[in-house]
Amino acid sequence: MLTMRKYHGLGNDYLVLSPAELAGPLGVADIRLICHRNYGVGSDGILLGPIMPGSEDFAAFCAEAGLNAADCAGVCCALRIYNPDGSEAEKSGNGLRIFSRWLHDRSLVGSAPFRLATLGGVVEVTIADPQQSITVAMGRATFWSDQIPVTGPRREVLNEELVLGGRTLRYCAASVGNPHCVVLWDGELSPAVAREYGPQLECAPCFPRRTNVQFMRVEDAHRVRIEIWERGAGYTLASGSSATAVAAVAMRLGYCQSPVTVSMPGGDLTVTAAADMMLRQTGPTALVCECRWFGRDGDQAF
Ligand SMILES: N[C@@H](CCC[C@H](N)C(=O)O)C(=O)O
Repeated sequence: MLTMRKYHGLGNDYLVLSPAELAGPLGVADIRLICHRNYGVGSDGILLGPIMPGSEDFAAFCAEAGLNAADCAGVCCALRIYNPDGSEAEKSGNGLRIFSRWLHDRSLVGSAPFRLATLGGVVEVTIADPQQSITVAMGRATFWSDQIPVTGPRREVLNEELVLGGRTLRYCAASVGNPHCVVLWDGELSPAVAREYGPQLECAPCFPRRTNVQFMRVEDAHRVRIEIWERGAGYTLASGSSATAVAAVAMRLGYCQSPVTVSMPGGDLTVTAAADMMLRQTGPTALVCECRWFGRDGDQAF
């Protein structure tokens, strides 16, 4: 039996699961079942942590993430981030706020800034108010094709075109630790837009590791609106790494200046860019419930 807590950030919900609770490895089938909204608990993903410094798992995690001892100096712990399809994500903005809130709820961190290791790099977190205001320094955005990755000659992927279903889409690609494709959308924004084009872009051959997809409308110099299709999760109400990537694109193209408020169906996130281009996202978290998982009950397929 596993005890886990469910939280959400602007309607983007995650289950936090401690490795200490697990009897064995968490397999793809387990993740899919736990996240399933009919056959499982239901969530946009699983956060597996804390993975504590000094443990074998932490050493293996750092090797996989390409983090050396200097990168990890002073790191509080690491976490793994799973999508509902069982794939593993390098980073998640809402996931990092939620995991930080979980650490805070257990008195493992306080109001002093602390660092967390992800497969997409080390981030710094500051909790001003666990419910209303958690800030994550997400890192710097890159638009370079080999770092996202996007196929083809090495270039910054800005204002490129892709034809889908007879419609020409203009997009930029970025990585903030995980990959994003930001479509510059001039028409009416709706969930239907994300549901129609999102799945095709997520798996387009030019994104060898698939991609998260956002459809962006610029409202003014400090506000954009987006609809989101997440890699491995599908349509979601909010996404912190998406908001960060979108703000980076809007600033890079000269449409916006810091701070940028990113409006999503689930609510707003504020993204700032410092002089050194460090991107920080600030937003809320909410505790939903604690539940006990009894594992597979019979041979249910879905
Ligand atoms: N919801 C997240 C993003 C989660 C990971 C993403 N689906 C991926 O595969 O990269 C967020 O808040 O950033």
